[in-house]
Amino acid sequence: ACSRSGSQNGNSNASSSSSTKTARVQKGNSNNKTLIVYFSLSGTTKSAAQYIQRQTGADMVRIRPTKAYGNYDSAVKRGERELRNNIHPALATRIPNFSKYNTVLIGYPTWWQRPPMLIHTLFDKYNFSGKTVIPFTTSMSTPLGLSAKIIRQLAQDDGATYKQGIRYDNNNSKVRSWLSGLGLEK
Ligand SMILES: Cc1cc2nc3c(=O)[nH]c(=O)nc-3n(C[C@H](O)[C@H](O)[C@H](O)COP(=O)(O)O)c2cc1C
Repeated sequence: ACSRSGSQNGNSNASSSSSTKTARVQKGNSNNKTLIVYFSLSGTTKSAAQYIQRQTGADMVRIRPTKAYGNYDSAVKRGERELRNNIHPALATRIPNFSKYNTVLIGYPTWWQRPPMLIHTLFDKYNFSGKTVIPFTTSMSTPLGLSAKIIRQLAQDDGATYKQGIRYDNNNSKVRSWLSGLGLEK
């Protein structure tokens, strides 16, 4: 995949030294106070995010690291190093109007039973204070509980309210009842 693709709106002049790009927010059609932010290496979490967007009508944005993880093997190598050394990889995506959302659903693939370190960067860069944070993940088998503890901590450290998330496993009726329990179903 081409990590350089994406929207080029905004000030993309040649002398710009920053590789941060303002993301194109995929506008939801009925819930402009809720934002779905997700990271996905191989597309599974992207599908989950897209399903959640259809059910909620929320806005949605995909975040990417400045340097792409590449294939599975290179992601494993680099991800392991980031985890071991508590590296928060640079975020290429600038999320517009972040402050207008009161609920943020954060989606990620589970890596070593945790959120990828890029999610830590997200909390470094954005102020979640006063917002409600709700995680969702995809994984081969690891349940949400382990990685969600970290999201909960990040949220609380930032002054946000944490609400129970879900591990998306294509069980759409489970997802719908979770969303309706949160009051987010459109
Ligand atoms: C670096 C790395 C670490 C992973 N660690 C776990 C894990 O601890 N538990 C698990 O069930 N799956 C693990 N997986 C599998 C992914 O969580 C799973 O394939 C996920 O759905 C991928 O989502 P994506 O396509 O959005 O990247 C790992 C995958 C990668 C690349």
